[in-house]
Amino acid sequence: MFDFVGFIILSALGSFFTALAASPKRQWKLWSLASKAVYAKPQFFSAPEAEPQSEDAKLLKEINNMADCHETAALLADLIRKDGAGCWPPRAEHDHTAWPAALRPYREIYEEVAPLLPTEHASLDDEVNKARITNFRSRLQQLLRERIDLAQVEELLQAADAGRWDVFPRDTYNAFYACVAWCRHAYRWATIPVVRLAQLEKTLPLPQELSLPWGYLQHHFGLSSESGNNTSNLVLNFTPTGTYALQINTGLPQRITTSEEAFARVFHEVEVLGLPVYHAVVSAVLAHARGDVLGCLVHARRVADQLRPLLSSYYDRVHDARIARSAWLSHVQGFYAWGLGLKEEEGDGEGEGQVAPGGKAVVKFDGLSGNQVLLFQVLDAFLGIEPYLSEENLNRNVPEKQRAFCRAVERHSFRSRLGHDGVEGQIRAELGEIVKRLRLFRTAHRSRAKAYLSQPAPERLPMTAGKSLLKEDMDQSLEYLDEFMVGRLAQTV
Ligand code: HEM
Repeated sequence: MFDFVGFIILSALGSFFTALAASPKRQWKLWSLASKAVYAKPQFFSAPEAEPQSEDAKLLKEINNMADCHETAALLADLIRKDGAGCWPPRAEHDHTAWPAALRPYREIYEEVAPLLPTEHASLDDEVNKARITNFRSRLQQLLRERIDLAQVEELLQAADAGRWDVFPRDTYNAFYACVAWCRHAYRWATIPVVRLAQLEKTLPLPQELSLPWGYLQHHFGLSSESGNNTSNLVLNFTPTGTYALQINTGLPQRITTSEEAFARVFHEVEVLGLPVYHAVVSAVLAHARGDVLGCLVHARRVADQLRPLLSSYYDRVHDARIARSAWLSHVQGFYAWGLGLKEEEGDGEGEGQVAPGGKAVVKFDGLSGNQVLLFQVLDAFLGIEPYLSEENLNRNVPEKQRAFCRAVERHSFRSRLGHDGVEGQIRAELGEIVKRLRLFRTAHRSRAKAYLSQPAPERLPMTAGKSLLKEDMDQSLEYLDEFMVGRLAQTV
């Protein structure tokens, strides 16, 4: 009896292992990525093929599969696995009850100070604004001093640096980055709408509880700016289920709060819809490298096709009905600016560094801009169009792994090497279609941006978040900004 049962069991096990050994290598990889990237815990005994899989999960697996085959795929997989915490857009765990105890007060402090930051109508009186700024900063500083145990926070950040993602999971790390970035911008402006008095500040010492973690976080993401960036303040400002996490205009009328959220959502959604584009870009590059022109054509067409819904996310949201012009400049844009210097040792400050009294150079950092959005940098690189941002600005504001991915796509851009006939001619035409869609976006963006920036904001000086203080009057400032946009349009060929 035992022999017979044993025989049955052994035969079943034998056929199981034979089937496993005979299965293509790809299946193994899919399995391992599913456990790494998609599920919280490895599920070695459930066959992923038997479970319903989202489109994104499939794309993530395929990107991981391609990682061994091409450096663009390897760098994209690395970006997703590490900075994305296994997902794209990057996953941020904003439920602070799941954070390590030492970090939770940051989120609680956000909740406490957020309602004190905005006001519906800004005062034009410097004295009134000075009092608001001082009160807000004092309150935030006091809460940080009272509730944060900086030594414990540093221990956690050091653990993450040492790769201890078990004690400080990457999705928590991402949400913490967003939370500290929010607190820093709140401290920097101290009242929303942003007012002239704060704009004129040249340097501002930040509380230690905000500067110490920032050093670690920025080092981790490979960035040098004192300001937040598109990733820290916008893309990471959503929960895994897509809820907007950290608000600027808590308690103000709906016209303002919905405009703020709709604006942030464009940046998040661009990355949601960006994943299939990155997948198609990497697939096209890989197919080209293998001499598979037909495959390359299919993937280039996918990039072009996917741009339509993606850019619609911008066209459908960036207009007055969704993002009220009357709210955006005063209540949304200012928060994302920075425009402050950091004192550095003499000689360290390159470029615009001015020598401050005491022989120190001051380097001015700008804040966020759409020009930091990964998608547009990838598309430009794929098409062989030179980067929009200078190396210095890239290093300050675009995370290192995003930069590395873009540089690899740029290195492998094949557009200039394509022939004009046959399948290569067809690929060329598809890339031409991408150029056409990008030109359309840049043309629309130019006029929409102007409409938003031309709104009255008497409480402040002309400024964009990405370029800080501008010329004295708005007309001259708009002309100056238009030059960047016209210049980029001319390069988009
Ligand atoms: C009302 C909202 C917006 C305004 C007023 C605005 C304004 C500007 C301005 C003035 C520039 C040129 C100066 C600079 O580089 O910073 C710029 C560049 C740029 N913006 Fe925006 N922006 C807005 C929203 C967006 C959104 C939602 C996106 C994309 C999701 C975006 C993507 C870009 C890109 C990619 C650039 C770099 C130039 C280019 O590639 O064409 N912007 N924006």
